[in-house]
Amino acid sequence: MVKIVLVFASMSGNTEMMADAIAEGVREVGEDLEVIDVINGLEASVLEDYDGILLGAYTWGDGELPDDFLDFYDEMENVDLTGKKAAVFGSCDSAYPQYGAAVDILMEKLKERGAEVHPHGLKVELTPEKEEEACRTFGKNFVTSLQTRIDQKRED
Ligand SMILES: Cc1cc2nc3c(=O)[nH]c(=O)nc-3n(C[C@H](O)[C@H](O)[C@H](O)COP(=O)(O)O)c2cc1C
Repeated sequence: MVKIVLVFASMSGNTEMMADAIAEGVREVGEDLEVIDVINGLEASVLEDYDGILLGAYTWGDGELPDDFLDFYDEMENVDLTGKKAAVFGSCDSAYPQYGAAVDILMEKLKERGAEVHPHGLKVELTPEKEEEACRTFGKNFVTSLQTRIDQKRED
């Protein structure tokens, strides 16, 4: 059993719907995960307790992270994520020039802290209603790549 955490921010519910569908995908392939709304004020150091990290955020302002994510993001500076696998997702709006920039910002930070980050963040235009299957698949594929990585480490 691998330990997976999903931390998200959502103002109007779109990223939360993505989080729910991704969590469903993770559970469909037999892994459990903890789903935490960043608004509950958890500290970024908790990320060190998990093998797999999923972060979700909508984009705010002019291509910025949501305010709710800022403290967590700043705390990530002091967290060592070497050996962790991570992926990022978020609801976005193509009416804005910086499409889904929060996803890119979080991917960069995870890489900087040593995590192996899935090269493609999952960006969904506004509501994920029609893309719930893509979200579930994202969750399932994340588990598969995480299990492969852990099996490889065991063999080394
Ligand atoms: C003031 C404001 C600024 C926004 N800026 C961006 C942006 O720069 N890039 C983007 O892709 N979406 C931007 N959005 C769109 C939101 O990310 C989008 O509405 C998203 O679906 C909200 O997700 P949520 O339902 O999880 O809160 C902005 C929305 C608002 C209200």
